[in-house]
Amino acid sequence: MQSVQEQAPPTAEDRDEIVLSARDIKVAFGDQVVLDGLSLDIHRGEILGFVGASGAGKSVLLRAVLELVPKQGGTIKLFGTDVSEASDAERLRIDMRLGVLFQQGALFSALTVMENVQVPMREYLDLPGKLMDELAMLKVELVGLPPEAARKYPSELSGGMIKRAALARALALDPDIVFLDEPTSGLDPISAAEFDELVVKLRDTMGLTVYMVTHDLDSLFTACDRIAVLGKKRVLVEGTVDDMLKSEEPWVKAYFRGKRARQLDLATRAQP
Ligand SMILES: Nc1ncnc2c1ncn2[C@@H]1O[C@H](COP(=O)(O)OP(=O)(O)OP(=O)(O)O)[C@@H](O)[C@H]1O
Repeated sequence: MQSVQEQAPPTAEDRDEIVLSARDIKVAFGDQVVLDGLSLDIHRGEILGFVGASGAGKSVLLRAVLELVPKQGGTIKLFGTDVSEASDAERLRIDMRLGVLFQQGALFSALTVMENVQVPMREYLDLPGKLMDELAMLKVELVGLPPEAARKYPSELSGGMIKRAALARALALDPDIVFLDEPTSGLDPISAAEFDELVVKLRDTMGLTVYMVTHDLDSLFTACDRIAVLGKKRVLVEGTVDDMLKSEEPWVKAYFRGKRARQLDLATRAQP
């Protein structure tokens, strides 16, 4: 397994590599069609922010990418391999290159932080206990938690620490891409900003690719390289923050130039 220290930051050429490619995705639950004709690419080393109205289907897309819900149509390729056609061995190799932080952190409450971080290691790797302890401590340190946090249970941690611990677990196998589902929800603005800084630092130092579902305008403006907006069951608009600020699509306009955005003094960026 490659250690964090050995990984290089992404070069311009790396960024040409498409890590995740979704084409013409359709997902329905009975009569309710949630996604239809959705296409999206994520490049290596990019932080993509994924937004959309509540209930639009952001989590459903994430679950479809991870094959946790079935899709009725379309193709999802991870690292160039069509996940539906991958052999068990290919699927295992792909799974080992993914890290996921679900909403609410979803740590196991009966396990300490260190044991939580070791869950993916136990599932996918066969390592001696001492080495797993050392690797888990490296992850704890990497996400900015104090060493003593490793022995604590989730109930003994603050909301910000839980998010960091969940991120440490998502990074347990040194993934190439992490999927973060509303990572800063429930955090105070300072903790949220620190979390965003951490994500950018990990991208810069490890070359991590980040897919971040978020409602947090601060995260979108400060951490994300590109934003994709989910609406009408597909990706309605995608581009940079400046593209969002220029968009005349009603939902995008209301979201990025509405009252909340004005309070953050972001809408001034929309002026030519
Ligand atoms: N397993 C499921 N079975 C049936 N319907 C589902 C299932 N999962 C999601 N849905 C429905 O799909 C729609 C999209 O849900 P989803 O959780 O993806 O929204 P979202 O965009 O992530 O919303 P939010 O921003 O509020 O988290 C909702 O109408 C939801 O009820």
